Amino acid sequence: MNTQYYASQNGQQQQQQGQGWSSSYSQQNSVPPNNFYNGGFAQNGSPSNGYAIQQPMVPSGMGQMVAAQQAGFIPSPFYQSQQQYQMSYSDSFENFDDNGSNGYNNYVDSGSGYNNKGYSGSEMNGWGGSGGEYTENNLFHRTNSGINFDKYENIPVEVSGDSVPAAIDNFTDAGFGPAVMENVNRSGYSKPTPVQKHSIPTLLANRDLMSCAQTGSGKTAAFLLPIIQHIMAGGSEMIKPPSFNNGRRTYYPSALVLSPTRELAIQIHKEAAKFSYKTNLQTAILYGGRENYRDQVNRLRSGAHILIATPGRLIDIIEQGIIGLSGCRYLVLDEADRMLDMGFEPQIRKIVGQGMPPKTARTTAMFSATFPKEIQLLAKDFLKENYVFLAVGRVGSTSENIEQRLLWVNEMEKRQNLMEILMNEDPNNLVLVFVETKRGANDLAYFLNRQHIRSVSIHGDLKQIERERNLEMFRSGQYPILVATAVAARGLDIPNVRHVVNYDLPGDSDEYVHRIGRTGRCGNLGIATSFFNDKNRGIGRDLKNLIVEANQEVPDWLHQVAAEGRIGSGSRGGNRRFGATDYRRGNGGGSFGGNFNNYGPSAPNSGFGGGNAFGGSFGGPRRPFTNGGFGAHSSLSSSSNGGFGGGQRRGGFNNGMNRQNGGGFFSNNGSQAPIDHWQAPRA
Ligand SMILES: Nc1ncnc2c1ncn2[C@@H]1O[C@H](COP(=O)(O)OP(=O)(O)OP(=O)(O)O)[C@@H](O)[C@H]1O
Repeated sequence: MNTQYYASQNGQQQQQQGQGWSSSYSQQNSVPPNNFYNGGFAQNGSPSNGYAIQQPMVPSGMGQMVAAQQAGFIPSPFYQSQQQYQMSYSDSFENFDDNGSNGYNNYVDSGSGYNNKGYSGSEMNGWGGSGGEYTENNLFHRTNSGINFDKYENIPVEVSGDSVPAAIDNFTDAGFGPAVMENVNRSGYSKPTPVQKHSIPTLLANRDLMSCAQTGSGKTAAFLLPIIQHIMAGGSEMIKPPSFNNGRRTYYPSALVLSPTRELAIQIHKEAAKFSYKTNLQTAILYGGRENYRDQVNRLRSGAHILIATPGRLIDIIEQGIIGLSGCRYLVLDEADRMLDMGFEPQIRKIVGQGMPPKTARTTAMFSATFPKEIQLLAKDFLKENYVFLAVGRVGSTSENIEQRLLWVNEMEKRQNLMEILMNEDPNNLVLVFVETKRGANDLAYFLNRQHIRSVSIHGDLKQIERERNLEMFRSGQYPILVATAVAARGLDIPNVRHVVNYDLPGDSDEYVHRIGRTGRCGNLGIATSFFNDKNRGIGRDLKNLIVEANQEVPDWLHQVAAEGRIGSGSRGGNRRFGATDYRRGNGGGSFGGNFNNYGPSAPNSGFGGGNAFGGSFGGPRRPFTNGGFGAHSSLSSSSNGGFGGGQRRGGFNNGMNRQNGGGFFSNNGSQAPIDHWQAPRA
């Protein structure tokens, strides 16, 4: 048994009672330092019990209840009454980004002790220009790629659009200036990943782009490098100088990158600083959280050629006249499907409508690993008509570097199963555990610490400083377990995460793809274990398809669950997965045949014609997603091999597949749902 996760104050072996575990834990005496936290919770537990670290993780108002429950080993509220369960609240759709509506509009710190003290994020010493605040060491300190990096070459690539710029094979072919090229080298990137090979020349040619590639395959550099190159090469032409209005200075970034979460914004900002290191280019960041408001605004004063922001805070700053978007030549939506779903779409429209050059006068790029068809359709509003669509692998597929394990685990057995997983985990690995609710995250982290497993949590109810510190303590390995809500599902790149546990599965298979994508990044291998039970039947079929597609073993019970015919993962219906390609290809799957570039000898070339099977029966311009989608899926899925091509299984999928559309969308009756029905309802 590995014991490094365990920590105790007294050095004695302990045996847990009342939970059915009898493991003995060796002691590491590494109780977390209390001074990471800002106190105020001492009444909730005895400081001498060694768990003081837990208390600040409990949101105010819940501390006493949770502490009492934990201290007495009362089961968590999660397992108690329905009423209590409902008191917990999902992190899925809120608190990703504090915005004006949360009361932070005009917040100026008044003694919280956080701001103006130089604290500015876990890894960073500030948000200022790219050169000033970072050192070469903390920007370029790790080698990223794993043993499967070269296998990216074998992933088939679909590119569509008019006169698509030719892909590059090497970074040296991109025409980067010496400073950018040097930063590529400093980063240890010896060759571009497929998404970079195509996206970089496309954006360098100022073409709009919708770019879809698996998690961890290098999308960030794919948009940052060409933007930095453009701004550097364009010089003052590219930069609108600040203006004075009513005594206030307004700054005009040349490029805007929008991120759905604060931590992802921080990460992208650091990447931007990395690639613009030792240049005059200034990067800036704006994201929610009251403690960092003034600091962020102050740092804008040194200029902001590239601004990375979360939408709510950006709107707030725009409304105050501190930022103007009329100089913005580049707009990037990272995690674009999330940015355009119902939670963020109004904010994105507002931002784009606030003086930003029209789409014909800017370059717009969208990146994600998943891109449901309904969101692709929405995305059109922001893209020039002749945008380039790029898909590396099937859109929405999981990385084959991730070993996906599914366990049937009833609610009451989840903790025990998690303990078993953690006990068998290599102590040098980081483990990311996803739960559904903020309270669930608190409870589980608290529980694990009581079991002497060093854990921290991250969710939308923590103060921003706690979020960042907890994330950093996880990243550094000091606390090797992070219990997270969906706030950590997308984009985060933490090198040593070797295991993701879906303690609570999400209701949406795209969310699953992003969550497990926190491991198995950049050619490294990872494991994703998901606890499945009756509550998750809705996602069963989608999960089965993802696992089959990744050539992995499907448990017998999952075959059964999938066959039961409960369709669709919570939000958008299961069938959307099979429309996951460029929706503009609406005239029969056959058109796919000639449009894939095969980067490797082992890529399944023959598969790409698979859509032909559907060409006849689904053709027609008014059903834009249907045919291409099936074609792409059947071709890329190594296991389906024609199984979708009109045989019995296909028939099963087609009939009544789409709940929202009354079965019309993919159904054989040919009816077409109105576009506004494709808006995904929130789970
Ligand atoms: N060409 C390259 N060579 C080596 N490492 C690379 C290269 N490109 C990117 N990386 C590294 O790969 C890791 C994953 O990259 P990145 O975070 O951009 O992935 P992503 O595709 O945006 O993932 P996600 O979908 O989860 O957001 C990072 O650590 C990055 O530094």
